[in-house]
Amino acid sequence: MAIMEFPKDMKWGAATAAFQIEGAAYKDGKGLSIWDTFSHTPGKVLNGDNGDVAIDSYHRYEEDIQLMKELGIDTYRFSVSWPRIFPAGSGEVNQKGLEYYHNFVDALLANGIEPMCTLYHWDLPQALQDKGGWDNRETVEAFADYAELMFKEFKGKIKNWITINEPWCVSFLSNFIGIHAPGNQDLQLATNISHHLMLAHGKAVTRFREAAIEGGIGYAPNVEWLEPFSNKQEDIDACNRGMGFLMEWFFDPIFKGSYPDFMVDWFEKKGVTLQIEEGDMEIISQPIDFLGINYYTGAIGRYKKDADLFDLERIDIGFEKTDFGWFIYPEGFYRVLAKIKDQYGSIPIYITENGACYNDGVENGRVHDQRRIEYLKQHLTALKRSIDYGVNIKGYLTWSLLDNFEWAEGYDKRFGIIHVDFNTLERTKKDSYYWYKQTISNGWFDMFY
Ligand SMILES: CCOCCOc1ccc(-c2cn(C[C@@H]3NC[C@@H](O)[C@H]3O)nn2)cc1
Repeated sequence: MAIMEFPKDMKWGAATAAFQIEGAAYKDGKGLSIWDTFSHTPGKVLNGDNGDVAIDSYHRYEEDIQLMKELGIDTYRFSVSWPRIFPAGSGEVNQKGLEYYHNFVDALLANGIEPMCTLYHWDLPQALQDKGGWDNRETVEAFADYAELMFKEFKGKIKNWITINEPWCVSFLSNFIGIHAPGNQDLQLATNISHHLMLAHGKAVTRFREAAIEGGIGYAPNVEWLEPFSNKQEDIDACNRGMGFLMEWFFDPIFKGSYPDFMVDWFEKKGVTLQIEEGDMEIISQPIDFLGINYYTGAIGRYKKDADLFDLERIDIGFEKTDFGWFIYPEGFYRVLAKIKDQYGSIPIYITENGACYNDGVENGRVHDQRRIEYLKQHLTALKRSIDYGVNIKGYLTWSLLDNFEWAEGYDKRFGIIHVDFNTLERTKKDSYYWYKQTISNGWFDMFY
């Protein structure tokens, strides 16, 4: 045997998000979110899919928690639907929403599973969007109020809190590229929103400290690795800009108290300016307890004028791809984690999302997703390399526990280690579930099995 072994104290887990799994979109007083609106807007989501039912975890969470318990995970990352708590985004609290999450969290704890709660995983209350959404600083205050209520309501039950999931997706993917809700295509707007998300994060951390909550708080940016095609400076610079879009732009404000000059300068060349108000950066840059990292893919990049916003072209040199069409690049996982350590020090890191889209179906009650097992082995090997490099890894949570609503791809893209029949909602453990269960139990895996 050639085993790949992990620290005995490393936490193992799995992740999901409210809008992607809950369903019950109009039940028990929940308000509309921008993803309810977006997914019901023709042409926005593949096959016209929406989150009305999703995989009905709102009603099936007890079954799902038994699957988690059998899996043997230490921690489960989920998100709270903000409009379930504040149907109008602020003001009146929906007690049935709080009751739902208390029952859910109590069931996790009763089964020995530590909850890791994401406060914002993209489902902004539509009522706030109607008043400008994240472009409006009132939304920032509303988020801080929502966060404070959740901290106090779940004091002693939830100890690990994540403020914002993938601020790059919330700002630029959703308001510049435009394929996610609310679907704007305006770089200045997206940049304003990116700053307001950082401010919202900082204000939530402030409320967390003021409430003296036991536990820790962080955020979960998504990152990718871009390897320069050559050692020509233009290729290196193009890759640094492409990576800076996800990393330095969303890391430097928090860890260094300022935006990266090379990105600010580039945005100014594109006619975009940052609207920072007095005191913003001090709020944003207060210390956090851990960093969540979401990693899926990377690419080889080179300079090409006007190929994209950063004069960056991603090229296909034959890397295998997942069923999402993303390159499989485990070396990039190690490289990006090493870069984070080199640039930002030894902040505790949880891998809050890593996984692959493979659409294998059920055959005789089984799902043979060997490609997902290989993806996980390769990326866990890269993770172990990063640990040996000194990266302060505290946990690994795979995306995702269950097949679910994959945003603009609807139900066409499966990331789960548990298969869900989207018609019958039947859950089927995939081969990767059994492999992950054994890996968690051992704390290692056999590289050649
Ligand atoms: C046409 C141009 O396209 C530009 C890139 O377009 C995308 C699309 C999608 C993603 C994307 C999807 N995911 C997985 C989710 N992470 C959070 C969780 O909710 C998962 O469902 N991460 N990143 C990135 C970039």
